[in-house]
This record gives sequence, structure tokens and C-alpha cells, in this order.
Amino acid sequence: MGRRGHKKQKAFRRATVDAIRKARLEKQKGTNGEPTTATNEDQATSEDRPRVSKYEDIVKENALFEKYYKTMNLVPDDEWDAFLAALKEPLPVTFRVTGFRTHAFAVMHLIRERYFQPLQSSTAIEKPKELVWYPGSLAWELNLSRNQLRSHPELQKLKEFLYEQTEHGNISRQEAVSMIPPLVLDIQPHHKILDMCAAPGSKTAQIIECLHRDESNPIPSGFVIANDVDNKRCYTLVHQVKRLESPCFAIINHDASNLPNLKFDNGNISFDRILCDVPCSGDGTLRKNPDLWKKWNPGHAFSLQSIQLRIATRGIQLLAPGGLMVYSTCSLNPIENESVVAQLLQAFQGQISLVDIGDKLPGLKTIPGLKKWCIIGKNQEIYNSFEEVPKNMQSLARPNMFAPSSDVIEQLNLERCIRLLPHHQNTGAFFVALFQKHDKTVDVSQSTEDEVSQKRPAEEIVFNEEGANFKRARYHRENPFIFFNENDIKGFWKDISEFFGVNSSFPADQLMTRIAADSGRNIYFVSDSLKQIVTLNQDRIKFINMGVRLFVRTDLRNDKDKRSLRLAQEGIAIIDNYFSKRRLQLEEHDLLLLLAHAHTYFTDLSTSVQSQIQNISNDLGSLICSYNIKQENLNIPIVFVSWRGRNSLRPFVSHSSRKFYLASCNIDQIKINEIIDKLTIEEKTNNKKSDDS
Ligand SMILES: C[S@@+](CC[C@H](N)C(=O)[O-])C[C@H]1O[C@@H](n2cnc3c(N)ncnc32)[C@H](O)[C@@H]1O
Repeated sequence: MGRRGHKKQKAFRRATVDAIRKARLEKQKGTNGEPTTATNEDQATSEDRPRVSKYEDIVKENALFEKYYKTMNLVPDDEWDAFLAALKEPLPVTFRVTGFRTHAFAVMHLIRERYFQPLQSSTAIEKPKELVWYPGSLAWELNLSRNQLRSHPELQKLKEFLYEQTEHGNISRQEAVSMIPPLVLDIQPHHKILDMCAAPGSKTAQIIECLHRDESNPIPSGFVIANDVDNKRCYTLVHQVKRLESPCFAIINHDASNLPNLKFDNGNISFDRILCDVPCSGDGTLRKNPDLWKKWNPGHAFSLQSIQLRIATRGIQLLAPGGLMVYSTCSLNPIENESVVAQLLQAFQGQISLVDIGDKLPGLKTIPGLKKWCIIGKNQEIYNSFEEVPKNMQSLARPNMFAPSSDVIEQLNLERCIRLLPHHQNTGAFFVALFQKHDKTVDVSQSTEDEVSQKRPAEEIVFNEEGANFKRARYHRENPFIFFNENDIKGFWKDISEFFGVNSSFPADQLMTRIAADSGRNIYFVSDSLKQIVTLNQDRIKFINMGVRLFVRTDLRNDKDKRSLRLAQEGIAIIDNYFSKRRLQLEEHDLLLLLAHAHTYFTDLSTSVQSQIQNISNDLGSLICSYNIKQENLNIPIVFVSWRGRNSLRPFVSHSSRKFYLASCNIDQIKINEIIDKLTIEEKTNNKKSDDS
């Protein structure tokens, strides 16, 4: 190559790298350093922000983007204008009702009766639209534009309710297309599941819900290991999944492309289901991130393919024979989609194949994966094969980024992948491929040697200041997870279990703290499998969080006194199942009083509850309160913990839960707001009194 060629090549590389660095830096500022230009999950926060005028000024055009996708016939010719127009429109709000089935149906019933019903009579607004392909009628699309909100106060009420219930965890505002990958995985309660790139975690939450689909069993045998390379984003993930109160998940912090085998059951874990939702250039999120219009550049996809391929490759290695792995991106670019899929199918030839998911979700409009694509250079030149790529670009646009020859491609069945296009059902764009590992492939759990080099656990990969090169940084160590030993169970735990009447079948050896059993501030519970996983692997994998909190230590003077442990509301599913003493069955009168006040005197409670309290014992400490709200054909069981003081009862129920319960008891919204306002004042006065005393 001549001098001029070298110069040109250098200049092109520098421009591409600069663009990537800039995009990374901007992304780092916005989302804690994720090395992608967009994720599909920032909706809840970004939509609540006031619209920034700079977004309105953004010119939603990019000649390179348009030429690239038009040339490769990404959408049929006669749909091109609709496709482009949809990409320039803001995305409607979509949400799904979260949580386990009975509860989710109760929330949905309330939303329909209270908030959707009044909207039916209005002709001026768009009615809430069900996402028909989402099971159980639990996912919806809403038009909440400013004009709509202004013109219809009922819509404003719905917005407020959704906002509060999102805080509470009953609702997840999630982009419609992002709900698809967990649905095609067909998750069962016994599955061992890995979520490789999990933060911020809306798909992890969906997976955990599927794992708990049998509500009669609060501790399913399956589990979810949710991983993310970004330490900070792992804590967002903690926040997202904690509210599901499951003892069956663990969060780990590792580079997924290099994830060591996890020891389990005398071997290594091979996962039944894997979600591989890789970092991507994110041009499928243009509707939500309009600033991508000016940033779009083919270099993004070139630079990301390698990590996408490495993560997915590790996923296939960790998949059990017969298991399923879903690969997804919110990118339109075939370099990040079909090209990665094609390379995986060729690398694991005879071991994996694509599952046809076109018809898996009836009502969902999709197009099949592409079998032909091209690459575009910065100057709008189109290349259909590597031979056409000028030398100065050959280190970026690699041969494997092009579609394989037509005879090979026919055997790969790329048409079994699905693409979601924005104009088909008013969504973002998305790509999903589902792999199945053949039954006869070698099971990684049988191998004794780790196949991958293992990273030292106290290190993570971060971007340096320019955002381009990698460096290693040390992060703080997590406290270890310490399980109750025989002495703890025979001594310390015996007292507690007698106090609360804990069923003898309760597996107390699955209780753990982050310090020592008898002095940790919180006591958590994890499933049997997770206990095994953390015990066998915590010296080599960085576990961030796991399990559900059952007890919190209060400030009572005697540290070892059973009464100094308060029951934690987040462990209520386990508590309700195993704890038989210190329980109160409320009447509606009691429930309403307790929900409306910070403290309720015993003398104000129904005579039935007063006598139950007398029968329990004079010991201060936690009580478990239950009530069944009956709504037409629905029965909503409510169980919450409260603290028995000398003369009064104090429920530990958040404001958003109180609002939900009050609404379920048919209390009017205005009245609910009044109640909560008064409660806030009461709580402040109480706090002031205790500060003063
Ligand atoms: C598209 S987002 C995932 C969204 C997530 N699945 C959800 O539904 O909420 C991609 C994630 O991959 C993470 N990531 C990037 N490189 C990674 C790697 N090498 N290993 C693990 N995670 C990685 C990013 O930190 C980011 O959180």
C-alpha cells in the first residue's frame, strides 16, 4: 500500500475510533459507563424527565443510515416510508404488570376497573391497547402525550397510579419488544437460568416471575444467575429484582465472554436456559434516543461484533444439551444480528440449530431474519463482499461480517430468527434468535477443567478516560455470604423458631448473613441450589447479591434476644408459608385503620383482633397480619408484617403498598390521597417525638 493509502486508512480509523470514543463517553455519562450507545430499558427514567428542547431540535435524518438499510432491503420497498416515519415518532408508553400470578391479576383487575373503564366513554383519547401477544393480558400500550394528558384528567390519574405502582414494583415500564426474549425461552420452575448481560434487569425480572409460576411453591428448585460486567449497573439490577422477593436469584459481576464454569453438584453448571441480550449499537431505539440520529455510524457495529460473538460463544458453551439460548439486540444492523448468528451456527456446526420463533407469540408481527446483507463505508460506498472492501477499511470490516455464500446460508435457516420493525405495531426495532443445543453434544458440566481462563475476581474491565482502551481497576470487595452452621441452628435459631412457630421442615441451614450468624444486621434466605453455588464459587466469582431478607435486627438492647429481630416484609412469601405463631387474622375495619395510620392502639381494633393479640403473648416483637380482599370474582390475599408495641400495632407497609391495598378495598382515589397525606404528617410527628425523647 502506498503512503497515501496508509494515510487514508489511518484517517478513517481515527475518525471511526473518535466516533466510538465520543459515543462511549456520552453513554458513560448517561448510564454508568455501559459500552453501548443505547439500551432498551431506560424508558422509565427518560420518559419521566421533562422533554428537553434540544431533542425537539434534533434533525431526524442520517443519509448513511438511510442508504445502508434501504440498499440492503431491510424492509420491503413499499414499507420504507412508513418505516422511516415511525422511527421519527416518539415511542408510546408500554408497561407490564409484574409479580406472581394472583397478585398480577389483582393489579390488572384494579387498573381495568378503576382507570381504563372511565376512559372508555371518551372519544377524544386513544384507548389503552393490549399487547395481545403477551400472556395473560398483562401488558399494555398507552398514549400519554402531553396533549392527551391535559385534555383528560382520567388519563392523568392513570399516569399517577402507574407511576406509584412502578415505584412499588407492581408495574414495570418496559419497551414492548424488550418483553419478547424471556417469553420465547419457555421457562419452567426447575430451570437453571443464566442472564449474561442482565442490567438494568427488566428481562431478569420477567425470568424470575416465570420461575415462580407455581405459586404454591415459594422456593422453586430452579434459579437465575444474573450477570453484568458493569459493577455499578449490577446495583441497578439488585434494585430491579429485589422487589420480586425471590430466594432463587443471584447477581454476579463478570465479563460474560470469559465467565468461568460455576461448580455445582460435583460438576459444573450447564444451564437449561440462557438469555444473551448483548451490548449493541442500539439503532432500534432511535425513537427513544433521537440523539442517535446524528451519531449513527457504521463503525459502532464493526466494533461491537467481536464482543457480541464472544459473549454468545461462551453462552453456547455453558448451555446444557437440549437447552435453549436466546440472542437479542435492539439493533437493526445485520452485522450485530444475522452475522453473529451465522458465525455461531458455523462454529458450533452439528451442535446447535435455530428454533423457528416466527409463530411463538400469536398476534406479534415479525419479519424473518435476513439472508443477504451488505456493509457501508463512511463515504456511503456499499460493499457486498470482503473483496470489494478497500484496503484501508479491511481491518474494520472483516470477512466474517459478510453473509456466507448462498449454499451455506441456506443451511443455516436464518429465516427462523425474527426482526421487529417499528411501523408494524408501533414499537422500537429488535432482533431475536433462539438456539437449541442438540441433545447429544458434550455437556460442559462433565468437564473438570475450566475451558476459559479465569479472571481474578477482584478485577473488572472499565473504559479509560477516552473510552477506547480497556484497563483493569480494582473494586471494593463484597462481604462474604455466611450460612448458619449447626451451632447457630441449635442455639440462636432455636429460640427464634420457637418464638415464631417455624415449621420443622423449614431449611434453616439456608439462612445466611453477610457477617456472622448471630450478629449480622440482616438475615437472608436462599434456595438450596443457590446456597451450593455460592459456597462452591464465592472464592472465584464476584457475587453481588442474592436471596431474600427474612429478618432485620432492631435496636432493642439485648442483641441476642429473639425479639430484637424484626420480620422483613420482603420475606413475606416464605414467612407466610412456614411461620405459624404470632399471626393475626384482620377484619376489614382493622385493615383500613392499620393502613391509614402509623400506629393503631389495640383498643381501636376489632374485638376479635384484640383477643387474638391477648392470646399471642405479652412479648413485644413482630406479628404477621393477614386479610383477604374480595373483589367480585377475585380474592386478593394480603399478608404484611407489623410490630407489636406495648399498646399499639405498627404495620411495616410502604405508602405505595398502602395505596394499592386501599384502592383494592374500593376506596376512592381522592380519599386515598387524603389518607396518605395525613399519614405522612403523623409519621413526621412520631419521628419528631422519638427524636425529642
Ligand atoms: C442491552 S443491555 C442489557 C439489558 C438487559 N438485558 C435488560 O433487559 O434490562 C447490555 C448490558 O450488557 C452489559 N455488558 C457489556 N459488556 C458486557 C460483558 N462483556 N459481559 C457482561 N455484560 C456486559 C452492559 O453493562 C449492559 O448492562
